Amino acid sequence: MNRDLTPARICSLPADAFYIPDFISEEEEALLLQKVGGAPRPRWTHLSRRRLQTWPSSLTKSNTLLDSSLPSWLITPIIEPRFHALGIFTDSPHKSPNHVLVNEYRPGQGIMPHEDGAAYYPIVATVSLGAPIVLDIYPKNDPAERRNPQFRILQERRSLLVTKERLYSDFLHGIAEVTRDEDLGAQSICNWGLLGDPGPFEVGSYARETRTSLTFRDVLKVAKMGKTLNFLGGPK
Ligand SMILES: O=C(O)CCC(=O)C(=O)O
Ligand SMILES: [Fe+2]
Repeated sequence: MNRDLTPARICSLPADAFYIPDFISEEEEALLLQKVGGAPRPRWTHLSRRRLQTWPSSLTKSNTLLDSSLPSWLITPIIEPRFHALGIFTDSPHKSPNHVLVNEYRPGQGIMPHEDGAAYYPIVATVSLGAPIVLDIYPKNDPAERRNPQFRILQERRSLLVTKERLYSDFLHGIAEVTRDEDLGAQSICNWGLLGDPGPFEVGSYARETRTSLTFRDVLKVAKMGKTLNFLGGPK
């Protein structure tokens, strides 16, 4: 599987991660940002260091997704045809993502080192919009190391990053709360050789601008609406 992803493999990482620059066009990026920005205000959850949209809905307390489809702007062209053509979710239970978190980070914002946990099949496919950002990868069982990431992945705008398996389960990931990503270069950025255009980063730093991520996932537990209706005493 994932034959077509092979050239995109980030070889210096211990387990599977893939990086594809220019995964979407500038027009597609503009349309996606318009859709995210045009979502009704209550769609946003305001967190202290970023804001978040959850599509099609938040998971229940037992990490269950109430079955409903993603909006079409999150399906075409990213999932269908591109993810399917690359076979990204072929091994996951629903063969396709059923849940998308949209995170928006202004300069100085980020996300603490964390793992995405057992609600999802261990694959995350992230499309970056608006501006580049560095994703830090930390060893999971070594709190002393957490101030120094073990790996750093530079995500250009319009790129795709796929992280899976051991990178998903044995490491933490986070985004530093900084106004400028520093220490950029071939030595410190593990996907440097895969960047679409390293030019803007060759000076070694890059000022943050608002960056939005679409993270596509497959939630393992899905409650079918039919069953929910039965449970509520609705028609069988
Ligand atoms: O914005 C990103 O690229 C990472 C987001 C993330 O880690 C999450 O939502 O769990
Ligand atoms: Fe995460």
